[in-house]
Amino acid sequence: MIFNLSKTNSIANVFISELRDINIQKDALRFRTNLERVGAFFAYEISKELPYSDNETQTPLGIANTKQLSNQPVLATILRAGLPLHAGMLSVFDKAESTFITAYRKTHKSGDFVIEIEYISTPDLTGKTVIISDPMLATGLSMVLCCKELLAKYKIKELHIVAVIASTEGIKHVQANLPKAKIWVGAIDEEMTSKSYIVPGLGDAGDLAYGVKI
Ligand SMILES: O=P(O)(O)OC[C@H]1O[C@H](OP(=O)(O)OP(=O)(O)O)[C@H](O)[C@@H]1O
Ligand SMILES: O=c1cc[nH]c(=O)[nH]1
Ligand SMILES: [Mg+2]
Repeated sequence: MIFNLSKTNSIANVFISELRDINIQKDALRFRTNLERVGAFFAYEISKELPYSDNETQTPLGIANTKQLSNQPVLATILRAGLPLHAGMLSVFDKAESTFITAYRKTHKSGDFVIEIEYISTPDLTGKTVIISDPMLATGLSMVLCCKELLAKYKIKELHIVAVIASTEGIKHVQANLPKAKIWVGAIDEEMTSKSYIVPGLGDAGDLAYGVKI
């Protein structure tokens, strides 16, 4: 299953256009805030797929029939660029626990790169709905490696993958390796550069949010 925000007209697409805009990107605070806002929209869309139980809530004037999430999801993200997206999702799923993973592209002199995972900090994910977010799904190598690490350690009940901008290749890589995962994207771009940057994409999300990495 792929859900694509850009298929429906909404303000979310305006925030994504700002994330892509080379002039608006100069404002790193706005870049991070737009990632947070898009994260909140993804959380809202995903919330429609989760199970709820009936509840009764005491108001000052009586008892209202209300709904509660049956289970809290766990929100996972990939550092660095995932942090603002995760913060936005956490503002909606505000009782969720979090998983943090460091994954980065280690580039060789030849220009080839491998994905390195150095650190995973997580609660127990057994039986949990896990929502993992990262702004960019380029080759899909980082996302698939991170998910496989988590799936190897825990029997996860349901996996949702969130990316603001995905490449067609990245989506195919995820579908081939994680066929049961539900994929949520803001937009899908067809091309990538020879260094596996999405075109038109938005550039380097981590650098735009937090400064150019040396
Ligand atoms: O789909 P892939 O080809 O694996 O590329 C996507 C990854 O690249 C970016 O992170 P990056 O490695 O630039 O690290 P950063 O977040 O520290 O900038 C992005 O946030 C993803 O994690
Ligand atoms: O286009 C891309 C690819 C990887 N990482 C990014 O930040 N952007
Ligand atoms: Mg990254």
